Amino acid sequence: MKLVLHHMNRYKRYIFFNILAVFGFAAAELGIPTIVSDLIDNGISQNDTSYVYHKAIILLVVALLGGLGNIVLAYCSSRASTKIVRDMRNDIFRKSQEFSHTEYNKFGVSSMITRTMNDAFVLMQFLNVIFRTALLTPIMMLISMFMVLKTSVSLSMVIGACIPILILGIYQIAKTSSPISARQQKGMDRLNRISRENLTGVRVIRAFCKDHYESKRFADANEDYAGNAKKLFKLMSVTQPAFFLLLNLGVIVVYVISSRMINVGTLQVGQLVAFQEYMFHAMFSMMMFSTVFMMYPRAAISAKRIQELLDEEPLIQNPENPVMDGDGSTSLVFDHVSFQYPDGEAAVLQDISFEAQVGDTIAFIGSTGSGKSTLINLIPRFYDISTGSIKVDGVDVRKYDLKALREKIGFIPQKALLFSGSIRENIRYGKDTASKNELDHSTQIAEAYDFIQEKPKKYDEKVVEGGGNFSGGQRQRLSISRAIVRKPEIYIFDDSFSALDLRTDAALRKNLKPETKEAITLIVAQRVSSIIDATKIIVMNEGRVVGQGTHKELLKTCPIYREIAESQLSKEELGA
Ligand SMILES: Nc1ncnc2c1ncn2[C@@H]1O[C@H](COP(=O)(O)OP(=O)(O)OP(=O)(O)O)[C@@H](O)[C@H]1O
Repeated sequence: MKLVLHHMNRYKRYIFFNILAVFGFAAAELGIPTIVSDLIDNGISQNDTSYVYHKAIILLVVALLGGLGNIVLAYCSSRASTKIVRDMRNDIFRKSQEFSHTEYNKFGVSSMITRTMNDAFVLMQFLNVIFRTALLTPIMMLISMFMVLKTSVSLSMVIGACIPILILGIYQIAKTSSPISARQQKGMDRLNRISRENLTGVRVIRAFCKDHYESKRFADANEDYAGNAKKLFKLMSVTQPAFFLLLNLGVIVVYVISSRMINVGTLQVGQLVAFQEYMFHAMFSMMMFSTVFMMYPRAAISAKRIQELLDEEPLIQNPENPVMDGDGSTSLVFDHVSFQYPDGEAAVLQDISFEAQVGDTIAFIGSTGSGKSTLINLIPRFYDISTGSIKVDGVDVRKYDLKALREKIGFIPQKALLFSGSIRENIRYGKDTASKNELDHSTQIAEAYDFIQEKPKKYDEKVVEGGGNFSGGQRQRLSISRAIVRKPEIYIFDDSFSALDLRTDAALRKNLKPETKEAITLIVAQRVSSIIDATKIIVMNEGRVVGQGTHKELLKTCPIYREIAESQLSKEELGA
């Protein structure tokens, strides 16, 4: 409710016309039976042709006004519901951009997609029905009941008997459908997750011949979803015929009673026609209202899921008085940093301290899971540290304006990610205004220039979703170009050379040297040959620094480093 009201505020105009249309439509629909009754009893029965014509014209005008009201009502309802849900989707998207990795892990990407698309769609359908019926049906119901009573109190008893049955039915349906709807929406999350994993992991699935396993996994989830949908459909399919049966039974009873009343002269034919019309309106409005009740549980669950996303406070927030720049230096200091993932059980990093100044290349090496990626993720504040401090240019990263901090950093993640679009758009992701010269320069340094020039459309060559039309090494080089073009103060390469052949790796590192003279370069690497020239190599093991120094120093002082180096380098290289 809060969610809808908040978003409805912006569309008061549609709501206003919606209300006007409701009153216009209701007045017309409820006026028609009285005019018809009058036309029959005082026109047709009295053989008064001019009276019949006169009432027929009034009937036509009222029917046209009713039709117009209905059109305006449909127009305003659909405009308001689609616009409100469009805004909600935009808000969810904006909110999800503020989320830190923690919130992404908490909700799961698939569930976030289901909430943005599926739940929003459910809500849109519900709002459309609400705008059309929420005001109209009670008005129609109350006035119809009043007119029914006015026409004949004894005939009204028939409707009076039907109402408790209807209310009980509506309540029971809402109660039964609510938990099924909740299970269905969760089922949609699961279906989305499995689809997503299948589409992104199609090569692994084929390579491991797991097609059948995955098909079964999907079929089970699909069956579960379909099972819940079937239950809901069954409920709906029984409901409508039951309501119509009740309505028709009422009509039969009315006919039986009214025939006697007409015989004894206590009821006229025109009054009976009007009574029937009003009774139909009353019962039909009640049925429409019951549709709202049946849709409500599912819409409420969808709204709750959307609200959960919108209410989530990102763990990483901009400080109240953010610092926009550092002390003018280019430096990075880790001071006794420890870190535990919000959902983790133990500290992943413990007591990490090191410093880097302008021109330095700091390399991180160590066994898998030793915390290298975690460590570098703390610099752009993807996560906040548990204890200690990280300073960039003399200022604690938690004091910076997030955008200002992240603009200082050129981050090249472990998995090179490209966006659908063109090569140019992908590189300009690093700097919107990058000129042709800047594009050429960054791609030359990243050893991407040659393969781009070989493409028929060069920088305008299309990049498909996930960069699937480029090789792993090409994707890495494009994502390196993207970071270089923004000329950051701190380069972070998270194992970003792993897909490059040794020649390209060496050439790229050589190109980077002059480019990063005025910056700090952090490299997470598995290959010792990639970091042999680093100013400082930090050796990590189980979340701790177990050695710091140059390649030569570490060979002498750090057994773990020596072991890694010996497993990768020849005796000559080790001796060099
Ligand atoms: N989001 C997360 N939540 C909880 N624990 C995590 C999360 N990400 C990583 N970890 C854990 O943190 C530890 C360090 O992981 P990290 O990815 O930093 O290691 P790494 O040294 O970069 O490994 P690799 O060389 O394999 O990339 C691992 O034990 C891992 O299981």
